[in-house]
Amino acid sequence: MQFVSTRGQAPALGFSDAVLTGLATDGGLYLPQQWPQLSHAEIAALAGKPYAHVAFDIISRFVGGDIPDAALRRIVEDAYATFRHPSVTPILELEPGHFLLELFHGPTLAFKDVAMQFLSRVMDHILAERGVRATIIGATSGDTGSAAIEAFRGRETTDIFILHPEGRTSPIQRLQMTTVMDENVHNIAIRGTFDDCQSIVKVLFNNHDFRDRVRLSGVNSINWGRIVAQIVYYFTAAVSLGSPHRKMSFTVPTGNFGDIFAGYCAKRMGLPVERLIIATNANDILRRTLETGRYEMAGVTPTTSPSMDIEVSSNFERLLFESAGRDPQMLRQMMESLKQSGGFTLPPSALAAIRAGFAAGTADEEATGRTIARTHADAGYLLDPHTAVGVHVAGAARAAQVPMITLATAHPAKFPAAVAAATGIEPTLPAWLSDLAQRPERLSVLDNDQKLVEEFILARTRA
Ligand SMILES: Cc1ncc(COP(=O)(O)O)c(C=O)c1O
Ligand SMILES: N[C@@H](CCOP(=O)(O)O)C(=O)O
Repeated sequence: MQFVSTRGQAPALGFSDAVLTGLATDGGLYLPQQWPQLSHAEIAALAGKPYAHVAFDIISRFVGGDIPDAALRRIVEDAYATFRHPSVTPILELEPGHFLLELFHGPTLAFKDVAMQFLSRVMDHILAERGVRATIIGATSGDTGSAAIEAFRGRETTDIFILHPEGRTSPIQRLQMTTVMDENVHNIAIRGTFDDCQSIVKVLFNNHDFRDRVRLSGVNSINWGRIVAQIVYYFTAAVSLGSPHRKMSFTVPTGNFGDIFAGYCAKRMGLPVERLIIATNANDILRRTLETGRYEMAGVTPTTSPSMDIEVSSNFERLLFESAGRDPQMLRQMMESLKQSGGFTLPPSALAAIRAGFAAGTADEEATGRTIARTHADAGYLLDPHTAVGVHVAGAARAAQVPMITLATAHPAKFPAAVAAATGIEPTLPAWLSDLAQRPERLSVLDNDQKLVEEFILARTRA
């Protein structure tokens, strides 16, 4: 199995190299050259299997022999043993025909753990085999950072540098990152937005001298190793409700487009998916794009679902590549226009292809709060604000006969202020995090300047 860059000017790589490389050297994102296919019989056979078994089945189709089966099996078993629910990603019926896929039973209470617990072990395995170290960099609006730090803390093969926008995460998200004292963990608060953090990460990847010097690797969903692990729960959820004999729709609270793109991958691999619904908060660039055919930046507004306060939705590039006939030149033009003028127009055929498989909706702050309150009153269930965006949008998008699965992407206790404002109930953190606010913090605050981050990393990395 080889992976190709969306921009067509970087070498095709095998699984291990694609995972270590993160962002392609031409600035593009890696995608498999072909989509592995599962027959209906193979999908049906996944029903009732343990999560780690399904994870091995799906992920091994992309690994192409780069990692021996026994090692890959051990990696997925260890990764999913860190989850506190026996099903790893359980599903429950919120109202007739509308299901919640709970993705927050991992160590940091957000869906990012599902991929990050896998990715850290895979990277560790590859680096140890090669006898080298790597410098990991990541940008976070809150959840990726805490999940990555938890997954990589104390690992001998890596130093990890996480950039978050100063003051724009929830206090608990910040504490989950900044109270980790392992020597290989470095937190940087950037005076800017998440998009600024993500832009610094991409600029550093495009600085080839720096990248080679520190052996730079990434943990954002620009890394194929993240997406591949997120494909798995689309299969487990769908088969638990009767796939492949029934079609499902999924609603996904969306920011960087990684999670919903994993659903698209599952569909390309043969899972019968009716529709993928993009749920955005007030930062609704993706909904506007589907409506108008123009991706146009308008500025980021802080919301109660801060992890989705994103305008440069990285993985949309992967969908554009697929929908525009895998034409790297077209992708380069669109991405150049985004960089130069803050927008681009989708080719009509790509827009039509996207509209055929996706729909989009928005929950503003009022609708988000109302959904948290109503779901608590009607079902006795506390939604986190990101999941509430999904539940609101799913409500409007649901069609009779087709089950709707909304991805519950975070535990409500990560966002107690928003939940309390809507319901009067402050959700409590689980025991292993209950003293979080009493733990000492360590972080460095830097201006939004890529040079400062580069110097910071050079002074501290051991790669
Ligand atoms: C809780 C939560 N929900 C939804 C999202 C959006 O996911 P994605 O960036 O993959 O679109 C994020 C951040 O990524 C998140 O942390
Ligand atoms: N919402 C994310 C932003 C980064 O997304 P990623 O999936 O590309 O890592 C976060 O919580 O940090």
